This record gives sequence, structure tokens and C-alpha cells, in this order.
Amino acid sequence: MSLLQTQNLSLKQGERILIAGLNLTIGTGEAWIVLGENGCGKSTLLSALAGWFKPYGGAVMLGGQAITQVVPAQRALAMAWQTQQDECPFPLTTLEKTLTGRHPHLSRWEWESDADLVLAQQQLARLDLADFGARDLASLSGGERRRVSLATVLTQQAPLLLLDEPLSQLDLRHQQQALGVLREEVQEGRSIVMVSHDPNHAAQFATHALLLFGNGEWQAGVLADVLNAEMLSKLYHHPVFEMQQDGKSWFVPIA
Ligand SMILES: Nc1ncnc2c1ncn2[C@@H]1O[C@H](COP(=O)(O)OP(=O)(O)OP(=O)(O)O)[C@@H](O)[C@H]1O
Repeated sequence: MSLLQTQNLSLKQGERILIAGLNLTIGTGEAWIVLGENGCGKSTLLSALAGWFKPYGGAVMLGGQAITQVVPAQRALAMAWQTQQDECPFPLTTLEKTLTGRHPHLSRWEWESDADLVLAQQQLARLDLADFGARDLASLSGGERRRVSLATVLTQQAPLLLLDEPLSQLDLRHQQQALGVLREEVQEGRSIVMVSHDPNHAAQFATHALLLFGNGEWQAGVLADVLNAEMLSKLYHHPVFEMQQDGKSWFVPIA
């Protein structure tokens, strides 16, 4: 089933066309990795998919309805969006921040339930943050705060996750742990669109890839059809070498 679709979507920042005529269908249980150079339009695309950034042309469809017609409260039940910004202007504990993921599920004056509390604590524990609940968010390291932001998105329990570099600032072990969590989410039937700067995250979690070339051009499809050394070398303007291990492709930049 298609959760989210783009129809002939074009995105422009200033005078620059970033993405032209993008046709994408994100189905249930699909994991998309979005790759491309700095400034090619990855975050702009996620913002458009979330219904915030106004397209230059075309449309984003959520469950068959133009996203502009879907009220924000309904959007928040359908998708969770992790941006690159982890700063919080208010003093909050880690648990309070994580519980904000439940807001779309609560009515105006309703407090979070015990079940919400347990759910938030479970998501923190999945990302090695079980003992961080009472900590002031501002006292956390960059990587810890990034994991709290991912735990918050998971607490929202939306069928579609839009993740903007969720693994940036994470060390090797915590990257692997987070990738394992994302695989579990996909196995449970969620769909993910994840921006990354590491094409090797693809082999570890993705079913599909979207490559953005920053000049309007794009390539999208099943991982094996899109991701190869030639395409990545073109994408990054740098030669990339492909290695096969256990039936998976791994990519190494040539120094
Ligand atoms: N208001 C604006 N006016 C003009 N250009 C803008 C504006 N906002 C963003 N841009 C430019 O749009 C381009 C796309 O930005 P975006 O944040 O989508 O890139 P990105 O692919 O996510 O980059 P990164 O990998 O660095 O996170 C960038 O070159 C950025 O400088």
C-alpha cells in the first residue's frame, strides 16, 4: 500500500531548482535511503514530504490525499519527522522531551498516561538511554541528544518515519544499535525515509534508494537497481569502489 507519494514534485530554493519532476511512491514496510552532496536538497525534500516546504511544482500525496488538505494533527499521526535541529528553547528533561512524541495522540488538556510513560522509557532504553530520563536535555552530549530525538520520533509510533541524518554524531556502536532499531521498525511494518551521508548505511537497512544530484536530476528505485559505484561516483563527484561481502554491496572512496 502506498503511504506517501510525490507527483511530478519540483523543489526550488532561491533561484536554484534542486529537484525536478520527482515521482516517488513509498510503500508500507519500505526503507528508503536518501543520498547526495551537501546542499543538494535532502532536508528540503523531507520538509516538503512533511507538508511544510511549499513545492515549486507538483504535489505530495498522503494516503491518496494532497498533503495540503490533511490537517496537521492528522499528519502527525501519519508521519513522524526528525529534523537536524536538536536544540530546545525550554528547559526539559530527557523523558519530557521523549514524551512530546505522544502529543499527536492526546487531546488538548489530556496528560500522558502511564502507558505513554512506559512507551517513552522503552524507546530511550532501545537507544542506550535508559538512565537518562531525569537528565536536563541541555546537559547531554551532541550524540546523546541526537539519540533522544530519535527516541522521541519512535515514541510517536507513526507508520512513516522521516529521518534527517539520525545517525550523525553517533559513534560506531550506537550507529549499529540505531540501525538495528530501524530494522525492527521496518519488520513491524513501518516505512522509513532516512537521509544519510554514508552509502554503507544502505546495505544495513534500506530496501530502496533515492539519489539527489542537486541540479534537479534524481534516481530512485530498488537498492540493487540504483546503488552502484558508477552512480555514487557521479553523485559525489569522487571515485567510489564497490566491494561484495555476503551478497551485499559496500562502497569505499578511492583516495
Ligand atoms: N532561503 C533560502 N534561500 C536560498 N537558498 C536556500 C535557502 N534555504 C536553503 N537554501 C539552500 O538550498 C540548498 C538545499 O538545502 P538543504 O538543507 O535541503 O540541503 P541538504 O541536501 O539537506 O544539505 P546537507 O547535506 O548539508 O544537510 C542549500 O544549498 C541551501 O543553502
